[in-house]
Amino acid sequence: MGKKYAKLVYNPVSGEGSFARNLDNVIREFQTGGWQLSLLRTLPDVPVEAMFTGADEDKFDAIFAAGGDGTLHQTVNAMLKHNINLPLGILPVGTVNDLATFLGIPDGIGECCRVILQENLTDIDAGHINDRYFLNVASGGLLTDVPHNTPARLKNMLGRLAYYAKGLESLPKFRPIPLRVMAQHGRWDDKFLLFLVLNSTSAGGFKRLAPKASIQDGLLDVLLIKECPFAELLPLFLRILRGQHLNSPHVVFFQTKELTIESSQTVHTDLDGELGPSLPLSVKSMPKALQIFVPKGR
Ligand SMILES: Nc1ncnc2c1ncn2[C@@H]1O[C@H](COP(=O)(O)OP(=O)(O)OP(=O)(O)O)[C@@H](O)[C@H]1O
Repeated sequence: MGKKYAKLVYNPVSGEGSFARNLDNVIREFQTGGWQLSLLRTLPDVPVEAMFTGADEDKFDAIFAAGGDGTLHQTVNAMLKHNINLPLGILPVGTVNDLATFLGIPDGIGECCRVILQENLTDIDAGHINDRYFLNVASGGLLTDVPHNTPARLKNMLGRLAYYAKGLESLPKFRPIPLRVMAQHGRWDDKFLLFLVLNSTSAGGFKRLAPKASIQDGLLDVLLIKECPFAELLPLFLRILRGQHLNSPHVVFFQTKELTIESSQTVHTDLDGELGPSLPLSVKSMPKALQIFVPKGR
């Protein structure tokens, strides 16, 4: 078997730091399977795209990313910005691994290495937003700043419970935001609690947020949650958990290839768990922008 080379981008602190402790086992697993790894350890203040050159990565046969959705997001931004057209292997070792879960990639370290070693690839869409990219979700408004405001120490202690605790804390202070949303088949000008632009079905650990989404259809699934009385938030939340919210009077849902979102207020966004650009936004689907190693049968 000929040897293959992969650049492995890994976040030493994501999840509970378990990947870093297992690094030698991972290197051995890939070595045995014919892959030689070159390691790139992520840093808190330097995005992965600043550590890629484009020319260096072209020498590899694949890029692997080990971390949570944030590490994956940064790696994909690095690849798309530098025009690196290589397959991407995902080692989902974060607190929340929405995209990997959606793609059926297991979160056990040995198991996800073995998925990559099977070399079964599928094409997936990505999203383009202003001058950035996202894989899974772009969002703004209520609760969407929770990932950036949850201290890493709390996440490592409580896992995803830390996000719920931080989210509850922010609820009483939140005010609806005025948004103007323009898409292929409509225009909305109203006050909303939040907006979500999804590529897959799940975000923030909610598996059925966009139950009709496909990551291979060239479409973005958009949810706009309207201003509603506080007392109606819990029933809405329960409908979202069951994936029965698309026909709720509080929800606008549509699919589109592209859209713009503006506001008269300053609104920050979250892209795959990382801080994104502020409004205004110009968002487009990028059909089949990436090749991902997935379990056979996907
Ligand atoms: N060497 C490092 N030391 C401390 N923090 C780091 C380091 N490398 C990256 N980070 C931070 O980790 C964040 C990304 O974490 P990532 O999303 O991959 O894992 P997670 O937070 O455990 O998982 P999830 O996003 O799924 O909840 C980045 O925003 C980055 O600032």
